[in-house]
Amino acid sequence: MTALEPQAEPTVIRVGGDEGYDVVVGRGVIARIGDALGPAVRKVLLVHPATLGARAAELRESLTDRFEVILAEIPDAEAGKRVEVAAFCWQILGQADFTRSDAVVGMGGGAVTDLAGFVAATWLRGVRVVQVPTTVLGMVDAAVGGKTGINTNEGKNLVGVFHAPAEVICELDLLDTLPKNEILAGFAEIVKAGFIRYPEILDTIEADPERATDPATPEFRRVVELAIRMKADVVTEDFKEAGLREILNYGHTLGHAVEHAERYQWRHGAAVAVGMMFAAELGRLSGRLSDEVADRHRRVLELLSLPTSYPAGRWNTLLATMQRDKKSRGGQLRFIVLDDLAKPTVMQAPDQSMLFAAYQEIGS
Ligand SMILES: NC(=O)c1ccc[n+]([C@@H]2O[C@H](COP(=O)([O-])OP(=O)(O)OC[C@H]3O[C@@H](n4cnc5c(N)ncnc54)[C@H](O)[C@@H]3O)[C@@H](O)[C@H]2O)c1
Ligand SMILES: O=C(O)C(=O)C[C@@H](O)[C@H](O)[C@H](O)COP(=O)(O)O
Ligand SMILES: [Zn+2]
Repeated sequence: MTALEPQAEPTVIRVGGDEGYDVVVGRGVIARIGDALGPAVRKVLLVHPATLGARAAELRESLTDRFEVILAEIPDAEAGKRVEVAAFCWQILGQADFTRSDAVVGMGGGAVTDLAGFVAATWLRGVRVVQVPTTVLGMVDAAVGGKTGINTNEGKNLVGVFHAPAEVICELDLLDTLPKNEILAGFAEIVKAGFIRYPEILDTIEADPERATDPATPEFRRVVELAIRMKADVVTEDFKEAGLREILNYGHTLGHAVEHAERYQWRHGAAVAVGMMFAAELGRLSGRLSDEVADRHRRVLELLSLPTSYPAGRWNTLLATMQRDKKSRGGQLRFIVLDDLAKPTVMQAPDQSMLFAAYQEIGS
């Protein structure tokens, strides 16, 4: 079978390391969830947003012969990534006497899997979590790497824990109800994977963006799986972000500051798209990155209708928020930039004037 023939079989991508686990991609793979939870689990907290209420109820129904399943509906999107929401889940777990051999399931987009993972990581200092991402972004990135977290008033993901899931189940049928703008937002992280590791992703999007972003096509499945593979390989090597894993933050230093400035009304993927434009300009201005690769960022992101600029007057606000980025060391900013396609590297403490100049290049 060639890579771009329709694929009926599930794909299993292994994340290695001390607590290795599988990421399973396909249609019908949700049926694996009972086995993924495992024989020791009796009680399951199924965390989901209102948009997936019917799907969560169906899933509970399918599991009731083996488990006692409690549904926890949480606020949608970033409103769910708050300590009050984690406390709401902890309360349910406490009142239902969840023990260390019980489990949490996160069913939703990246916001839900981040929160559910965080609840699982903190309940009794860590219980099993199975992630069921229901957005493209969740499947290719958020649910994959065991990074969990919540936001605080000061910034994005400032509180969190590394906690490996027992399994990640990417049920492609769940994407049937996902709006096109959410599919495109998820593609920002797929484009990230294209620039930092697999340029084939960029070629596929440029060749036919409609087919690449249509969950029914083999092209879609191919780019999704490449992005998952990239993340799985990086996480296998550096689960706790001692070094290599920082490359997954390409576009995120400015991107997270944009999300914060926009009070989380921008999609994460949209903010990361602007952040990658900024990182590309930093690469170009510092003489590392060719015009060709820098310009390719705009071309690919525009094909996906993702934003490539941000209001020029917001620099001071963004700079202040970026100081709290997790890659900062001793008050010095660090950015992931490219030396070339698939050659990410860290730029240490760039000159303020270069940062400002790069921002002017993407200013609207
Ligand atoms: N932990 C990580 O490594 C990691 C990686 C990337 C992103 N993230 C986080 O993920 C979050 C973004 O995730 P996201 O883009 O999935 O956003 P999201 O979780 O906010 O979901 C986007 C929207 O899609 C809706 N939705 C989800 N699944 C649906 C479906 N199947 N059908 C219809 N509607 C559906 C949700 O209700 C929501 O309104 C951010 O908080 C970001 O910080 C984390
Ligand atoms: O998995 C990682 O590592 C990433 O950086 C992936 C990012 O896409 C993701 O948005 C992550 O949540 C950002 O992490 P943070 O440590 O900068 O909060
Ligand atoms: Zn991200």
